[in-house]
Amino acid sequence: MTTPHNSAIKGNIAETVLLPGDPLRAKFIAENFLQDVEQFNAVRNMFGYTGTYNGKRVSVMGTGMGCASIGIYSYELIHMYGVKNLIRIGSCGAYDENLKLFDIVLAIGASTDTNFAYQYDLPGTFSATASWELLSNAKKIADENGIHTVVGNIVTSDVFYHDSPDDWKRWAKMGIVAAEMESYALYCNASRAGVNALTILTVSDSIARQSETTPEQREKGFKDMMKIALELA
Ligand SMILES: O=P(O)(O)O[C@H]1O[C@H](CO)[C@@H](O)[C@H]1O
Ligand SMILES: O=c1cc[nH]c(=O)[nH]1
Repeated sequence: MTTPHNSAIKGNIAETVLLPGDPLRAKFIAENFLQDVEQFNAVRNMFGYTGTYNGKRVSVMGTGMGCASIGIYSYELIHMYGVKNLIRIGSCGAYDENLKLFDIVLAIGASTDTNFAYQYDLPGTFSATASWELLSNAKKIADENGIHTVVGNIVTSDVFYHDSPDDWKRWAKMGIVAAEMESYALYCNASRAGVNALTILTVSDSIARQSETTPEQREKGFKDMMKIALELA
């Protein structure tokens, strides 16, 4: 069965999927790190590929930007394609001034300004958290490969260009280390379905330090993050 957004049929997609926001980052990973690659999706140019990494079957697919977009793709991967491990590999803006460009964050939790969890009609606020199994294994892989990582709480925002430029400082006061735009929805979908999710982020810019990487570096330059995710898969 295909979906309105994915032309794969069941079986085309591995149980573990790497999920960059940028579909061209997915293409780059497939072309440079996977063997025996088959493309399973190009609907809306949201490229998806399955191949092998060190003999393990793994898929990689773009999610687009924002909770609405990853909400659709991750829901379909879980419920229509049987995916069990969803590993987001994204870029983020650092709120913690100790984080430098290209540092890697393992998101133990995601706070949010989004309304994604309204659909569950909960009698309170949902704390979106990573799979402990994926998180602890990712940390171990990073340490064994000498890759510095920071485990921290992030914020998933609907907004990239904030009207109030200092809002980030209020999140930083709560210990939020970085911002991005998808993990809250990913963690919600995974928790609701009882599958595993983890977000790994590379610092693409620092709001605290006023520095940033180029678009090309964001597409192709985050190789340590890719290595952790591929080893984890
Ligand atoms: O690099 P990706 O994975 O797209 O992640 C970050 O980059 C985009 C904004 O530039 C948002 O999607 C944000 O979450
Ligand atoms: O500042 C940033 C950088 C990457 N992604 C975001 O959502 N925000």
